[in-house]
Amino acid sequence: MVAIRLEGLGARYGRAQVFEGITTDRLPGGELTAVVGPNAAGKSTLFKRIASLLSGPGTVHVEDVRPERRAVCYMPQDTGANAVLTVYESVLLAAKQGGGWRVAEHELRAIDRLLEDLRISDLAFRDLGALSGGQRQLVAIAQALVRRPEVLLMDEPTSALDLFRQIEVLDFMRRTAASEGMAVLIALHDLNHALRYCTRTMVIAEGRLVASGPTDEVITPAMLRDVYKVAARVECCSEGRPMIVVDGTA
Ligand SMILES: Nc1ncnc2c1ncn2[C@@H]1O[C@H](COP(=O)(O)OP(=O)(O)OP(=O)(O)O)[C@@H](O)[C@H]1O
Repeated sequence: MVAIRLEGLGARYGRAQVFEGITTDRLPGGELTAVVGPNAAGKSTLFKRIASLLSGPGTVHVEDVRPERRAVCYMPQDTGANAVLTVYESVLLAAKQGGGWRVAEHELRAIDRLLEDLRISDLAFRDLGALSGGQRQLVAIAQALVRRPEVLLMDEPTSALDLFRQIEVLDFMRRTAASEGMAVLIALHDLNHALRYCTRTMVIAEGRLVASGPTDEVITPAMLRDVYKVAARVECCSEGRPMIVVDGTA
């Protein structure tokens, strides 16, 4: 199964350094890893650096990529829709990106299934430009998944979704990561989502990786105080799941 490992990764825009020296253990396929940190910490920049959209020091190791699979796919935070395409056309284009233009029956069936799984089949023949922000975000998830990457980098994929859809999508991503053996890194602001869905969590702050490991060991009152400047507790809900209770600013 695929695994991704970062070694001494750094990034800068011009003379402004965003982060340096980011090194991780192996992040294995089949699991979700949360990438968290305050605004402007560098989460999107880290994803761009991993996807080689930015150059910089350090190495991204992606091991055991299956020959027929794409190694890394980046789903950006901003899912603008300038192209005059229907939802179905846009997902089909994403599937064929970088490959031949012949379309096999099984590829069309895979797109149908994906739209059904994300419950957006009813949008298939709507123009992208006529969708709501949340609908566009669901289409962007379909465009990313149809490429069947080994490593998927999702930049705040649920930021425009209502509560029901957030839970539905993160549940779906967890199941898909497990069934496809895909390593999924998700930038999140909702740390309760990280606690609930992500096996591991990486915390970026002040230009470096300040914590990385099993989510329940990383998301602690001390981290919330030091990184997010909030006084908070991690308590178990009535169903035994950990959740964050924020008391105020630290
Ligand atoms: N294209 C760019 N040119 C110059 N600086 C940039 C560019 N993109 C981002 N930055 C800067 O790099 C830093 C990190 O930005 P980044 O978008 O990676 O943070 P983030 O953790 O994803 O933030 P947020 O949680 O607010 O989305 C910020 O200071 C930002 O202003």
